[in-house]
Formats: sequence, structure tokens, C-alpha cells
Amino acid sequence: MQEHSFRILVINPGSTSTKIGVFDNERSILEKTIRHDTEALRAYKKIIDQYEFRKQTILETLDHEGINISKLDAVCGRGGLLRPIEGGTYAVNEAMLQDLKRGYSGQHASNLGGILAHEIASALNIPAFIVDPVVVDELDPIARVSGFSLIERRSIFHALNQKAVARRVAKQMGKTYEEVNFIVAHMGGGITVGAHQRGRVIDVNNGLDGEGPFSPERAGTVPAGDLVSLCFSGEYYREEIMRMLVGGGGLVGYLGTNDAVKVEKMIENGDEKAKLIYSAMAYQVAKEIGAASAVLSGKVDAIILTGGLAYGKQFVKEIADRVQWIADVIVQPGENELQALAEGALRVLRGEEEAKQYPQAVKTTV
Ligand SMILES: Nc1ncnc2c1ncn2[C@@H]1O[C@H](COP(=O)(O)OP(=O)(O)OP(=O)(O)O)[C@@H](O)[C@H]1O
Ligand SMILES: CCCC(=O)O
Repeated sequence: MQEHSFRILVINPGSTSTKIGVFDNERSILEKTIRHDTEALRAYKKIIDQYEFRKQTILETLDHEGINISKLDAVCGRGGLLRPIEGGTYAVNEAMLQDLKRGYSGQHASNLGGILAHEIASALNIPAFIVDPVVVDELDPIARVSGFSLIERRSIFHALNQKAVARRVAKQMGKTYEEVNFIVAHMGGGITVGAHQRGRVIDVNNGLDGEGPFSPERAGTVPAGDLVSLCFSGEYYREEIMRMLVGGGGLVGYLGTNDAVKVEKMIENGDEKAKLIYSAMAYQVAKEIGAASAVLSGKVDAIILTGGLAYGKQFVKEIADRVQWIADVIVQPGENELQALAEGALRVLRGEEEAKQYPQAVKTTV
């Protein structure tokens, strides 16, 4: 019997671009990165105000590429900084739209994903979904304890790519994601290292502005007391400190670039500082993997290295040399977020999973 074919539009909004894809089942028939002029984006005060502009650009691009949107079966967007929720595919509902619009856990381009999916899908009377947003929170209670009673650890990570890669590797091993324990290190502009225990990410660093290894653009964990002293030195505004930690941290802070390919060139040209800093980034990733292996009590089926930095052969080697005693190291460079969005929507359209419902805000009585 011929398999039913679903056509899905997927949308992944980034800070300066919107990536879109059209899939017939798992097969990509169009993938496009729409670059937005930074001047055009600057005209909008808040990220959320860009949605009409981005929607029109997406629709024009689809039209230009000859995609008839009336043939779509669903639209799936990258989820944003919502309330903490468990992983999976969620139907876009009113509560979600409200939280995306106000940026419940902060402002992030991915907040536009669910809104754009809803806007396009509702006009066509088809379902809209999001899959594994960055706020996926499956932390064990013990992992939430920070050691400072006023601050709880939070789960903010590359859930979409980490879970998609983990599912793919599990399948290659002839198992399901729910049958294996993996450590997944997503190494892109930000770096997050997740301890995946039988389908749940029970511990992971908050890679947005919290903790973990430093990355091309982010500082990761820094010595707390020294940071407090810097904050109260009177020399910096809050925004300046945040910019130095996120965006201007990591490789950018030390070497003036977030481009690891450039850093590799600097090393080739004999730059000793670049060599030390690049090795330190690999060292910190390895250390975080070691910590995740303790979280999993050493029961680790594989360590997976993914994201753009996983293309760097020397970088990967330095990490692997330190951690391959724990488990096999599997390298899956780049990220496949469009495919992951399509696969998440497909699991629901095929009835393999039920779409999860995003929780309504709890009403408090005064
Ligand atoms: N061939 C390569 N060798 C080494 N590093 C590479 C290579 N290709 C890309 N990178 C590096 O990967 C990093 C970007 O990774 P990626 O594209 O996954 O990040 P992003 O999507 O911008 O951010 P994030 O993954 O945090 O959402 C950059 O530092 C880039 O220089
Ligand atoms: C860590 C959350 C995803 C990102 O890097 O923006």
C-alpha cells in the first residue's frame, strides 16, 4: 500500500535570518535561508513586532519557489522562550501564543516560530505545531539545586537538535531513544551538554546566559564572586555586563571573533593565545561531558558531538581524547533543525504521538 504523504512547512526564525523548509514526509523539497537586512529589523522595537514582516517574506519566498501553500497539511515552527515544558510536539494554542508574544522567559527570535506557524496555518485551516523549544525542561529535582537558595538551575538548551540527533543515533544502533543513555554536546554559537536518560534530558547546562563551557559567543560559568565584584565596580551598566557574557563572551571576548574557522587559521599561523583559548573551550566541553557521565552513573551508550564546531577536526579530537574512555564518541556535525521540526510534526500527523497541550496559565485568586 502506498504511504500517505504529508506536506509540511517548517519555520526556524534566527536573529538575522528565517530558515524555512517544505517537506513531503521526511523528504525535503525546499530549504531556504531568508536573510533579513539588519537595518530592516532594527525598525522594529521588539522581536515580536517583526512577525508580519517575516510572514510576508516567507509567503513571498514560497510563492517565488512555486510552492502552492493550499497543498500544505501542517505548519511547524521552532518554539521559543516559553514556560518550562517537557520535550515533544505541541499544538499551538492560545496560552502559548500569549506567552510567545510577551516572551514569558525572555526575548528570543525563536519566539516568532510558533506565532508564524499559527498565522500561516490558521488561514489555511490546518494544524500548527512547535517541537522541542529551548525551554524543554526534564531536569531531575536533584539537578535543579544550585547551591544558592535564591537561585534554581534552569534548563535552556538546544533541545530540538539534541533530541533529533539522539533519536537518529539510537535508530542507527537499532534502538529507540527511550532505550538508551546518551551524552549530547551541541556546540554552536552556544554550547549545551545534555545527559539524556532513556528519552529525558535529566541534566543540562543553561547555555543561553547561565552556565557550562564557554562557547564562540558566550562566557558560560564564570567565578561567581569575581563576577559580583565586577557588577558592583561601578564601571559597567547591567546591559554591558550581559553583553560581555552573552554575545561578547567566549571566543569573541578573548579573540575578537565567533568564527572557529578563523580561529583555526590563527592557530595555523602560530598564534599561541588562539591555541590556548581554543583548547580551553574543548577542555571545558570535555569536563562537562565528564560531569554528565557522573549524572548517568557511568551508564552511557554513546557520546554525541554535534553543531557547527563538530566540523572542526582538531577541536573534536581534543574532546574525544579526554572522554572516549567513557563511551564511543559519535560525531554528527552541523544541525538539522528543519528536518527535526518536520519529523516532530510527522510523528503527530501519522498518529505515532499525540500532540501535547501547552499548559494554561494558572489563575491566582487574590
Ligand atoms: N568547518 C568548520 N570547522 C570548524 N568550525 C566550524 C566549521 N563550520 C562552522 N564552524 C563553527 O561553528 C560555529 C557555529 O555553529 P552553528 O552554526 O551550529 O551555530 P549557530 O546555529 O549560529 O548557533 P547555535 O547552534 O548556538 O544555535 C562557528 O564558530 C563556526 O565558525
Ligand atoms: C541555548 C539555547 C539556544 C541558543 O543558543 O540560542
